[in-house]
Amino acid sequence: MTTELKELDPADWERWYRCLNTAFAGEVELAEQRALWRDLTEHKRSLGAWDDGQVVGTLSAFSFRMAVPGGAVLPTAGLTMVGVLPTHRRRGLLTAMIRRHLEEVREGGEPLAALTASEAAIYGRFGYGAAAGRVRADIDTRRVRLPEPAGAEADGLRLRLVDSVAALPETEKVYARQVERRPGMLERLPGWERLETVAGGVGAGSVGQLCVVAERDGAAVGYARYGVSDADGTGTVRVRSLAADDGATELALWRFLFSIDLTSRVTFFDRPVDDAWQYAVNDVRGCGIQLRDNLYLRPVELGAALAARRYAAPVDVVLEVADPFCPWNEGRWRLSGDRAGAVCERTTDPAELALSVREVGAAYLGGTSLTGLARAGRVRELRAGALAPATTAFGWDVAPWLPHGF
Ligand SMILES: CC(=O)SCCNC(=O)CCNC(=O)[C@H](O)C(C)(C)COP(=O)(O)OP(=O)(O)OC[C@H]1O[C@@H](n2cnc3c(N)ncnc32)[C@H](O)[C@@H]1OP(=O)(O)O
Repeated sequence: MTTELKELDPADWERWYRCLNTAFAGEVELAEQRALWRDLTEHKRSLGAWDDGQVVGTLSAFSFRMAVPGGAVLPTAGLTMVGVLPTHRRRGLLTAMIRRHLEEVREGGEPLAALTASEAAIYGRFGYGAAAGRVRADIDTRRVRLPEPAGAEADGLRLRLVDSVAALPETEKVYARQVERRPGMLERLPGWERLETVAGGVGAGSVGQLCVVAERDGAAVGYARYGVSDADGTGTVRVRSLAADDGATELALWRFLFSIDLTSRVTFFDRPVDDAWQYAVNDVRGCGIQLRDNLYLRPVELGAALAARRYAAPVDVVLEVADPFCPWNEGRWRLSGDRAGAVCERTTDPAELALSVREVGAAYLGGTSLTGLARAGRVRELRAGALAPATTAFGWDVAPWLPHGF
């Protein structure tokens, strides 16, 4: 192949991005969205595959920091903007670009790599495991009700409609407080708060964003951003984001969204699988819930990644890990840890569980069961009795969730 991989020159961004759009079958996006992605592109982390003066392949990465179980926030390479022109597919271009990407991630000292996939079948071969799902819902609010708050839990809570952009300094503080509480959440990089307000942006569904802020004692303790379409009595409330410091505030915001005049539906497509509203509604079957894979995770420095999270129960287990794509991770690791800390080191002791790095990635944030993976033939228990305690330890109190696509 004569194709050459090169770092993206900012002057080439338009043609580079056009190649990406063409690979995605020419999907149309709003000018405001395009400008956002242009501004957020990290050129030094972007690759173009060039053939005879034409960009034929693209790949980029964002320098995220992701919360892991126990509250640590780890440098995480967010793989993004991957595309290969239809004329150049299935010749190994993606494989070559990802190989280079993961080597650079390792050199840069990021223990984790993450992505959201256009198709679920693409990235397992490169060691990315499905680590967190997302809930979509289409709720018939004429049928589905949220109960009124019991007792004094919502006392002192005031909801205020505010200008969505002007509210960002306040709402971003609320967002920041949520990050370490939920594995998979991303610290906000400069400029990424625009996702909250950009027209038709990631996680959108409607333009004309409205913002409601929940306050207690004059301070913001929660917010929701949403839009309303076809408000003719059967209109739809499209929720873009919702965050709250506590359950009472969270339910008060959902109650508000469920009861907007001239609407009869609430929709969203990206909420945590353990979101509280599902357990509070009177009729969960009227909520049109769909579960989908979302965040894919890959340990790039396996030992550092496993040592950085906390474990729900004490664990002491020897893992035999296969990682043909990043062979520096291959081999036997002893993982010992609990809720206070963890150590993960190479060992020559007999292995107790055998799995590939993809299964470690899937289980890493606590959202995928090692026992479930074992029943699917993807984890092998080499010492009887090793699997159950490891499964419990890898779990976590809060389901992992990626707050937005990228
Ligand atoms: C993180 C993100 O950005 S997700 C976005 C991914 N991009 C898209 O979906 C845009 C449309 N698709 C494309 O641009 C291309 O088809 C890509 C990027 C998905 C694949 O690029 P290619 O250069 O063809 O991949 P490459 O030739 O390296 O294939 C590697 C392997 O993956 C397999 N593969 C590639 N694409 C797919 C797919 N869509 N579904 C299943 N398997 C696939 C290939 O068959 C090959 O398998 P093999 O190793 O067993 O032979």
